[in-house]
Amino acid sequence: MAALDQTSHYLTRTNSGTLYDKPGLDLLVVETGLCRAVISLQGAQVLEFTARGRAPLLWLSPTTVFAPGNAVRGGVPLCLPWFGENRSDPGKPKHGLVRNQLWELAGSEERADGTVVIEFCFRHPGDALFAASFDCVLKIGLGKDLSFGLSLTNTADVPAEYSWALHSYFAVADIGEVEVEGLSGVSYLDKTRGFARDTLSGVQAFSGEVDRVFEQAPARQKILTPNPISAESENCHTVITWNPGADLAATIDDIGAAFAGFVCVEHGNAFANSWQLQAGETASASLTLSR
Ligand SMILES: O=P(O)(O)OC[C@H]1O[C@@H](O)[C@H](O)[C@@H](O)[C@@H]1O
Repeated sequence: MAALDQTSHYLTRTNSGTLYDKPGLDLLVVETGLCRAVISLQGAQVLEFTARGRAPLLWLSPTTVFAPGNAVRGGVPLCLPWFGENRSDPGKPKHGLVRNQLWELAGSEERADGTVVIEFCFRHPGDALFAASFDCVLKIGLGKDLSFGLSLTNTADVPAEYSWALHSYFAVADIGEVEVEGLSGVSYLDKTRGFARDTLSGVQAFSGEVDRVFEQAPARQKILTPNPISAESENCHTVITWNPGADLAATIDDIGAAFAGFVCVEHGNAFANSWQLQAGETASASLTLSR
């Protein structure tokens, strides 16, 4: 991976004021013969991805706020080092700490097939929010597909538990028509029923609020909507399916009536699949999304 070439023809530095008329966050735009993508340096969060000639892959809330420290609603936030509520202290922010903080842009390269890979790093020193120190590297591949390679090292001198997910918001025509294949027969925890355990039979549909954590999930899912979406992962054993439905969405400022335009199918390792990392141990996983 070469050091970042500030003048590379495929990468432009901009900000949310210029791009969305809402100042607050620094952004990168990548444009190649294969795709166009927008990435926020806060959270190393992909906000937009469109392969040439294809429909946009991701949903970005039209009412999201771009402010330092504020989670952007949409794209692919990375939730880490804990997923969802912090189980030992529910008073801590939901979904960990890396999505709300600035990442370091470590480098980029253009591969022979035209795919651009951007590498981001995040170093956590260990603090009151999360005691263990860790290093996180996220390589984002922007080609015909959108891919993520995550590598996490526990740099603390004691073992620590990490749970995480790439929390993808996919753009769909109508949530009421969406079906997710690839989870039939898999056991899940239903957050809408106090994490009651059940097993899905057939496809996952969304006729109202859905908030499910599938453990030991298979590596492939397909999201059926006009211009279907495929997800293929390696070493991501948890899949979370989420849409708030109309009633809950009406209480969430940056979703509201727009709830029907997205589905979250998230990939990572949480709950029973959380990573227990020894001092100095590194674990890795990857995810490829295409439409
Ligand atoms: O509003 P947040 O913190 O981004 O979380 C959105 C949703 O994220 C999902 O992953 C959770 O399963 C839901 O329970 C949660 O509501």
